[in-house]
Amino acid sequence: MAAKGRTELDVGADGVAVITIHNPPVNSLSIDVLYSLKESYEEAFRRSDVKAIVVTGKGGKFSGGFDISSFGGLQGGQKMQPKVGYIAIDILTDTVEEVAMACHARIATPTAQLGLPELQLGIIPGFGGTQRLPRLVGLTKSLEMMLLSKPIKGGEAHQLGLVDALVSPNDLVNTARQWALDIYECRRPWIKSLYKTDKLEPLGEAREILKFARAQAQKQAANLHHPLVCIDVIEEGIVAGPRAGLWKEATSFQELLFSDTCKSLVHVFFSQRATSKIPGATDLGLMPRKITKVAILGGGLMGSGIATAMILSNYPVVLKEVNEKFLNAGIDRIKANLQSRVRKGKMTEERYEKAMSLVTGVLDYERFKDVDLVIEAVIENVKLKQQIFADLEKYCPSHCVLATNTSTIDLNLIGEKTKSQDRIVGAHFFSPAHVMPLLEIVRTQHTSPQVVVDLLDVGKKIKKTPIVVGNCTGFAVNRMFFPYTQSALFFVDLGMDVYKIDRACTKFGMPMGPFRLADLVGFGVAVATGMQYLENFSERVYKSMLLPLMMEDNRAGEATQKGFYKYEGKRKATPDPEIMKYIEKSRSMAGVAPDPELLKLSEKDIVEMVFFPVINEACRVLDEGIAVKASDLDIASIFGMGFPPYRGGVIYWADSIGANYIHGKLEEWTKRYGGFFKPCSYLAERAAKGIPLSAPAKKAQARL
Ligand SMILES: C[C@H](O)CC(=O)SCCNC(=O)CCNC(=O)[C@H](O)C(C)(C)COP(=O)(O)OP(=O)(O)OC[C@H]1O[C@@H](n2cnc3c(N)ncnc32)[C@H](O)[C@@H]1OP(=O)(O)O
Repeated sequence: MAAKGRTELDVGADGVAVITIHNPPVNSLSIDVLYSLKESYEEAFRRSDVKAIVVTGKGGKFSGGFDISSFGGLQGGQKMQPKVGYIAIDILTDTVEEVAMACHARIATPTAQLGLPELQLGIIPGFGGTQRLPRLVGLTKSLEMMLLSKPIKGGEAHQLGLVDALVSPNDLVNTARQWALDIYECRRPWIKSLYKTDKLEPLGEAREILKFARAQAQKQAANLHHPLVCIDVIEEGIVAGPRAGLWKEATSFQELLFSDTCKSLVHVFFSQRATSKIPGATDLGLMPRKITKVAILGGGLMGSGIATAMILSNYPVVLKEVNEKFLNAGIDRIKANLQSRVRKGKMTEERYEKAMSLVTGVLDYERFKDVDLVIEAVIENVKLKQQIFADLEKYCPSHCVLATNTSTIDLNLIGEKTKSQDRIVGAHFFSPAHVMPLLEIVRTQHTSPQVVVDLLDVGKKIKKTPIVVGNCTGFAVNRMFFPYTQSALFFVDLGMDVYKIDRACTKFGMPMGPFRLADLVGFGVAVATGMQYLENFSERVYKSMLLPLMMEDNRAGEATQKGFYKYEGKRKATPDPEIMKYIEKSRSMAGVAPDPELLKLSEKDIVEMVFFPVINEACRVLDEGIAVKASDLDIASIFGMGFPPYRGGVIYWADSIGANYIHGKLEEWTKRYGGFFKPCSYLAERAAKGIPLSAPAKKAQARL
């Protein structure tokens, strides 16, 4: 088999051996690279003309860390594993004295990203990272960098002492050469980071910091074990010395590599990167066109959020509203979005002023004549949208991408009154648009591949994870999400407790349960969306009266201070026994009696009852070709619904349980409770044949 990456040794007349890592695209450290690194080092040691060594990466990048794509092979046993500690201790500590952190000095550019992001993959930093980082930057900062998988830029790394000098990219290797010679000739100190102690807090203080970190880690993700392992490993190094820490790191790393959490998170890593690979669009050799100016119609919650996202990435924005009052309100919302960043220290006043200067408010289409992208974000009214798109066709240049932020309406209907169907596309943001990471790009059978490529590029620039989906009511994300609340409402009518359902879902790892979420979104939106589903998928909509009944008493969610919870002060939700009277009324209107069996259910059962209908709908979305691939739905569920990433996304999780089991449960509930739970044919077929839900479908994907 061909080697995956290599290193190259080049010894200069100055006696400096430059070892360059070659492994595109990010010079990841594959096993081949690591062995080759060892060989290059040994050769450099053998040669009498070598005084010092510089390690660098080919093509402007140092390294993206260990080769994540080899995890699968190691986990599945297809790849031979080096013995525990061989790489971290034998190669990197005892031979190389490590890449990067254990070198005697590090030179970087101001924009270089440095970090230990391993926890995002369900493992801990290996190769001595848990031992060296605390010794280089102190315990508190190193814990922040590791536990949050948060990289820092060259500038900060320099201030912290992780990097010894900052230089421009062209001067990197030459400066490093000189630095290495200076160390060799004793003009600069010879520092072994593994044995540094000056940055480490005194033992008592260190223990307090670690105790606090453990409490935080458990609070943030009670289901995750590996952050606690990371803290234990760091503690071992501080208490028993770095060599003991290295051993504990190596053995713990080995165990975590085989955990379900690691497998799920590696799946998420690659799936997230795969969402922008779209057959029939990104494989045609098209280059994205330059989008210089963007127009947004509607300054409401969505429009102002989208405008904020755009100006944060330096796009000049024309914001159109129908009158001065609405326009001012829209601009004020953008200001408030940015000011909240200033308050949190994420933005300077100067940057705030610059961002706001990119927004121009208008009441007509005069300034639309040179825009390259329009995003319509007005209320969900088909007639109004049709008129707007007819106007856009008239006032915008002929190359302009015409996008709509509709969350439910069929795009063909919106573009019906135009001849520009090829440049009409959905750009569905999630509220708050400047915060939520997902962008659902909707293409119809008419949308040109160029327009998809253009929008993918904008998505990347505004730092969103895109998923490209086909056209239908609710598209992919909302369609999958809808049964989450639906089944919860159904079981409440049947006697289950609202708060018990929410608790089971948050314990499972959702940021909030279906009822807390309904409060956040507002019942008005939830009911309006429900109407769209009723029109299009009536056979699987449960017509609960609970939300409309509560709305009659102006109990419509957080905005009205009351919903399923009471809200006093800052977003604190408290259960409210008063909701029982609405539940009883809703039950009697539905004509159902509480099912005593439901009261005996465990939290696991509740989670299944809420999520199996979600999986069922995700299967329909796949079957209809609305999503390109199953892993896109995993990403959509994580970034759009807050599904716990360490469970790998909705389909990945479903496959870990097995289609057969899910199908069996849905069948059982269909018999007991009716058609809402009826498994779709995609699920039934795969359950019967034992085919994973994520396996690609054979039939042509009609919608894309
Ligand atoms: C023992 C050790 O401690 C264990 C480890 O080191 S585990 C690995 C720890 N490293 C990481 O988690 C870093 C992961 N990578 C990243 O964060 C980012 O890729 C980066 C900051 C290095 C570069 O970001 P960016 O330039 O935006 O490129 P990005 O799109 O993410 O990646 C480019 C390609 O490289 C691949 N890639 C990135 N890092 C990789 C890695 N460590 N191994 C294998 N492939 C990798 C991506 O899958 C992508 O492939 P594709 O083009 O086929 O989709």
